Amino acid sequence: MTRQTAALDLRDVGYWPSGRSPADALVSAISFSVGAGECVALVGPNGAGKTTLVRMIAGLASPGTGTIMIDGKSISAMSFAERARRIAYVGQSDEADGRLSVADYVALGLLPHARLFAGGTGRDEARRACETVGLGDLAERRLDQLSGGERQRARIARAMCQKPSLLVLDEPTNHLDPLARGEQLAIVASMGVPIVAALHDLTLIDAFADKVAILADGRLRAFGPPGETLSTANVRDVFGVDMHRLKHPEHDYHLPTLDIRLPMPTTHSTTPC
Ligand SMILES: Nc1ncnc2c1ncn2[C@@H]1O[C@H](COP(=O)(O)OP(=O)(O)OP(=O)(O)O)[C@@H](O)[C@H]1O
Repeated sequence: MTRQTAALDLRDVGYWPSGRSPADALVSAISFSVGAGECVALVGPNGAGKTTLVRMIAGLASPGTGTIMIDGKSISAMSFAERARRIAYVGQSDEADGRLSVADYVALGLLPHARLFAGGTGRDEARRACETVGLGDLAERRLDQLSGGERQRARIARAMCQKPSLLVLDEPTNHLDPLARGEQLAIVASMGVPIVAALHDLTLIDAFADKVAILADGRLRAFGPPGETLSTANVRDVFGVDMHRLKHPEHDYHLPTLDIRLPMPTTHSTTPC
């Protein structure tokens, strides 16, 4: 029986900063596969190694051990241009020139396909992507005149223009209001390409992800469908909070809910000693 080639395949991936040793690895022994069109949410507490891992998957850092393959080809064997055509990365920030118009910034996604200056088609594509993410009215505004959430939408639109075969997202819901979080995740999921997204909001994952990779202390703790991996026991163990799936009061489905209680503030006595 022939084994189908995964859209994305990580085998024994590890990373440590340059000048350090494998004993200082930030992530170690990570192996999982992503099928065509699958969305994978990468979750874990602060410092678990999510950004380190997504940067390697995006080809922005090289693994110290192991291999990362896209459609059976190692990322390290791809030229810079091929990587740019195949992988779209939406990081937590970028260095784009704030004087660019939103439409011109979004059109940068076309650059790896050398269609940026091809005339009207590229600009039409960029404008359509702006409209899809809800920036149609702001397409001619300068990038540095956008709010944090609008800028995040522009990054997603640029990635759409890139027409990648793999989409890698690092905290794509940062800066977005509750409604926009769901909307933007639905937009990227509808692109039909495999997605790896580092996400903090565990309550969005049931609706968005086919699989979840839980990372803790640089190690893969669980990988599989959300209903199995985000169990009450796993979430409590890894995040130290309780997650419940509560029945919707009116509809016949369950909503993931986190039981987060704020510690009581310390009261300072105002009575003079
Ligand atoms: N260049 C570096 N040198 C040494 N340690 C680093 C370096 N970059 C990151 N780290 C450490 O590696 C660990 C993983 O960082 P990473 O940014 O991958 O975590 P994360 O899961 O994305 O965290 P967060 O949820 O806070 O964004 C952290 O403890 C961080 O301090």
